[in-house]
Amino acid sequence: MGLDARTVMVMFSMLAFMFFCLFELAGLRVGNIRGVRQWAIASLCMSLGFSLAYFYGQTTPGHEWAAVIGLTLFALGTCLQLTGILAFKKQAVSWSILILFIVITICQATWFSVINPDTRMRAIVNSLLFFSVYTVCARVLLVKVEASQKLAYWFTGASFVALALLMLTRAVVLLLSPDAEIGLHVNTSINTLPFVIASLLEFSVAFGLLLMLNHRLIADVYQMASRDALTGVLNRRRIEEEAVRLRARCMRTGETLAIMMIDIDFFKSINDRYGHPVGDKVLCAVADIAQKSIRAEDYFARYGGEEFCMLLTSTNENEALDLAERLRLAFAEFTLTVGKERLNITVSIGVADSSLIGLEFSDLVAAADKALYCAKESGRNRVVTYTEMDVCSTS
Ligand SMILES: Nc1nc2c(ncn2[C@@H]2O[C@H](COP(=O)(O)OP(=O)(O)OP(=O)(O)O)[C@@H](O)[C@H]2O)c(=O)[nH]1
Repeated sequence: MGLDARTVMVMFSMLAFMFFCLFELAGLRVGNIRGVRQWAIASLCMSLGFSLAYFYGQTTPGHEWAAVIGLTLFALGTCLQLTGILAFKKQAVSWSILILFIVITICQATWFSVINPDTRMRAIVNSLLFFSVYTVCARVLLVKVEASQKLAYWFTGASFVALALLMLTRAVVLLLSPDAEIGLHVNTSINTLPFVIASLLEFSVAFGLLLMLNHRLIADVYQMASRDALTGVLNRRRIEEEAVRLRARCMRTGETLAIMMIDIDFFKSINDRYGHPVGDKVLCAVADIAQKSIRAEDYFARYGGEEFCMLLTSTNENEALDLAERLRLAFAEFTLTVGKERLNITVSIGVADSSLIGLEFSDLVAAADKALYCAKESGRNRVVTYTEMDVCSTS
């Protein structure tokens, strides 16, 4: 191989420094996403570690300490990559294990570089130590991954798997190689090839971490754009999107889609009497109770003001009526304590399904809204279905 190990180290050191700058810049705009700063410092440690390793094997006195400090910085950088990933995934960090890893790295590097120099053993032990950390990084990335970010996690995890395998292979090859081929700066393929591949894989890891950040930001923006800021349930925009998807599904399968429009009774008087903050609490409580009552395949959203909308898949009007009645009773039983007063609320609910109206969302909303209006006109705190609206004087 034409490349010499020192040149590869300089290249890797510069590359790692560029990643440090990149992560620092990326970290400026990530809000409350954690871990990016640690990836930046990890890249800086690796950059410095490789610059120091460059001096090992030179004739300058104390050059062997360059290997010890360089390796320690590289181990610190790898640990910071791991803690950054854990922080990014909001998982706890086991500091004692990481400190132990760094202490073992320092001890073995000092022993095999300064006290009892043995390049082969140092390289084998290092390879095995880094194999273990890379394996842990891969495991953290490949287990329990949010569906929306799978691709980025798998890409980064696969890069760590490749790094771990590289380290394991290196340890085995070093064990079997003749003495003449071993040495940090000996230009044999045992040295240069793993350094070149490791540099490329570290590049791939950095790319993967940035991809994870990118996917997380997109997921957060999508979450913000599809949720109601006050109650946290879906917003009108998102339920309209889901309705288009459900329409296509129901047309294909022939399922019936039911809709429920829920409106809090005399909500204005709650605001007027207790103030807007209490009104907000009522909205949150209503959203919470309704959200908990639906199945995973149903959708519940704040449609606007104090009106909520529920889409129930594979459900007809009668089945939706049963759920609506249970909900109405649950709301009537709910009490909010405001100072010394106990505040009770009631809701009116309009129900419709697609068998009479069709699957167009705007038509379903209009039908359920008519039924809701009828429920309000008939005295509130009641459920009215679209088909029984003839009981309503104003229908
Ligand atoms: N606290 C709070 N109030 C809101 C919010 N959005 C809308 N409102 C209030 O909701 C009230 C809706 O009042 P109306 O449409 O008259 O309805 P209502 O008083 O519930 O009367 P009925 O629906 O006929 O029983 C208005 O006073 C709005 O200011 C919100 O996010 N927070």
